[in-house]
Amino acid sequence: MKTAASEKYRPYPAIRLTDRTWPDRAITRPPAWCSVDLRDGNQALIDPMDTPRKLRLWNTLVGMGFKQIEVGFPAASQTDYDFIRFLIDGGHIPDDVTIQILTQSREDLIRKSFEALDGAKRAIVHLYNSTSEVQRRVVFGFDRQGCIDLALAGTRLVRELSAQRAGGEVTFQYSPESFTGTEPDFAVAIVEAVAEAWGAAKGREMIVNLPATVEMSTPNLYADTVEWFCRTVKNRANLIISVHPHNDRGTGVAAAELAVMAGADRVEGTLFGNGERTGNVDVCTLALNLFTQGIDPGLDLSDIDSIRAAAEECTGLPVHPRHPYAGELVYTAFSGSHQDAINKGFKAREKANSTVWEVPYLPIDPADVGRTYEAVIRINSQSGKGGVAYVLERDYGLELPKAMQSEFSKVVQSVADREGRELSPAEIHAAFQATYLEAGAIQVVDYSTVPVSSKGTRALTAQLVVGGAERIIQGVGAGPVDAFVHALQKDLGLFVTVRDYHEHAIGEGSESQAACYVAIDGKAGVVHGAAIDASVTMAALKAVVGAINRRER
Ligand SMILES: CC(=O)SCCNC(=O)CCNC(=O)[C@H](O)C(C)(C)COP(=O)(O)OP(=O)(O)OC[C@H]1O[C@@H](n2cnc3c(N)ncnc32)[C@H](O)[C@@H]1OP(=O)(O)O
Ligand SMILES: CC(C)C(=O)C(=O)O
Repeated sequence: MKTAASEKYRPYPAIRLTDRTWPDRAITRPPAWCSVDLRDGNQALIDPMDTPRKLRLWNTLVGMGFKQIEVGFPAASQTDYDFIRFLIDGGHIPDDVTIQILTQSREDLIRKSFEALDGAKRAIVHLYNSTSEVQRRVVFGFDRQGCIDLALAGTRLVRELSAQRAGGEVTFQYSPESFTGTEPDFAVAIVEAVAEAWGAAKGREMIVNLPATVEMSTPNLYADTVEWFCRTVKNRANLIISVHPHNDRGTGVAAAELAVMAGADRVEGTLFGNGERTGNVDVCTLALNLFTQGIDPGLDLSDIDSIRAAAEECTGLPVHPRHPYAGELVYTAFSGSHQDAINKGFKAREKANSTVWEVPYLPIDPADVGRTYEAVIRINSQSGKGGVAYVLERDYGLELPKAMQSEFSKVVQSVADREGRELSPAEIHAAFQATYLEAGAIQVVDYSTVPVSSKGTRALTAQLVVGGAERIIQGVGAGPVDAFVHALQKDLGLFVTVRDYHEHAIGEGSESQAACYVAIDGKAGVVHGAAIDASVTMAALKAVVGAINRRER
């Protein structure tokens, strides 16, 4: 670095809370969620949303089950104002959903905000002013009392206008904005003054939002401050403590989780973390983190791809392919050992017939968020035999025996290395066909068998093409394969020792086919052959011949 960090930056002034209790608490139920996509998310976009885009996002949020949605800053922009009027006048707000609007503590803005809310059955009026030491000094040029006075002036006006409203309940929310840059004792003082001015009481609870407007510390320090605040503020029971983490240090999700452990009742955030600078906290990740701990998050994310599509189209911002739960690649393993473990995990789960999710490397069942298993294993040069076997079985019904998996995965690996890219299932299947199923110097055309003893001994006659010439060979053995091996030795002088044999059906009913895999002794180790045919015996004979052809090659 060209700059000496110690000269330019100061460590975050941590609050001294040695008897903190939050580390021992577990989250057992979801917080109240408030989406701020249409306000904080919107104000961070290159092109803020117009009404059709806002409506699409609104419908997505309502469909997911959000009960509180901050719909805009109506005094700031006509688009926000018009959208709020559109929602109210058009009857688009379900009875169980409360809209929230944001305003600064300025008389004209507060009055305009109330105008925007005219006719709404219920609303949260969210008032904020910056309380941080630096903003008081640099932006507003006032002392602590000046800051409190500004907050109180706004609170009193909100109280007055709420009382004048003809019907339509108002919940008041106050944010000491830039809370993370505010001395904790001052945050308590200003919130207590505001709560008193609002008349917060049992049945008239107000929301106190403690925003990490800029994330300035490790999440544990944010949690310490939230716990300290909850323990210190007067009449805590009359306050709904909300948090609004941003993600400047990349730990917004952790900060929100620890803050809930520390006493927060409510979380404000956005889908996939859109928002100012590095974004707001991602509510989808928070909700699915809860889900994977066995807790119903109270939000429906069972079709995460549609939610992602709506968010991407409305914001114009792509969701990263590695984004938790929602990214295109997050349910995909390319590396061999991961694929092997996933493959075994799926098989064990099927065998145990268990509902409990225990598949290695997959913290959530992709199906729970509407994703398929198709992309779980994809093949490139980092992949191993388990992954290749998984793809062949899943897409082509081929259950390669273990020894053959090792051999074939080397074939796939060399193709992937040569191509320097991912291989599709079709390309893997084509490599399988080219390796094992292509016609060689010997081909089986037909065969017949007859029993020669009551103990199962059979005589076999096979019609072959050998080096372009038709040949008939005959042999006797314990079964068709044994008889064929004897015939090959007797009539063609080919010595074949079958070391391994597997067969299985592909498909069901009259359309089904048989797949056979054999391993025979080669010059250096075993050589594998495989074949697929409508008849099991024919598949077995072809697999033996396939192995011989490969050995002779
Ligand atoms: C952390 C957050 O996300 S907070 C939300 C931020 N969102 C937005 O700002 C988006 C919408 N805002 C806007 O469109 C505009 O800022 C408006 C319409 C609200 C105000 O516009 P304008 O008055 O033209 O300009 P501007 O924002 O520069 O005003 C700054 C003035 O507001 C004052 N101010 C800023 N915040 C507040 C507040 N919460 N309460 C009272 N006054 C405030 C500033 O001190 C400054 O005062 P000054 O003019 O005496 O220096
Ligand atoms: C208005 C407040 C809550 C805000 O958006 C922030 O602090 O980031």
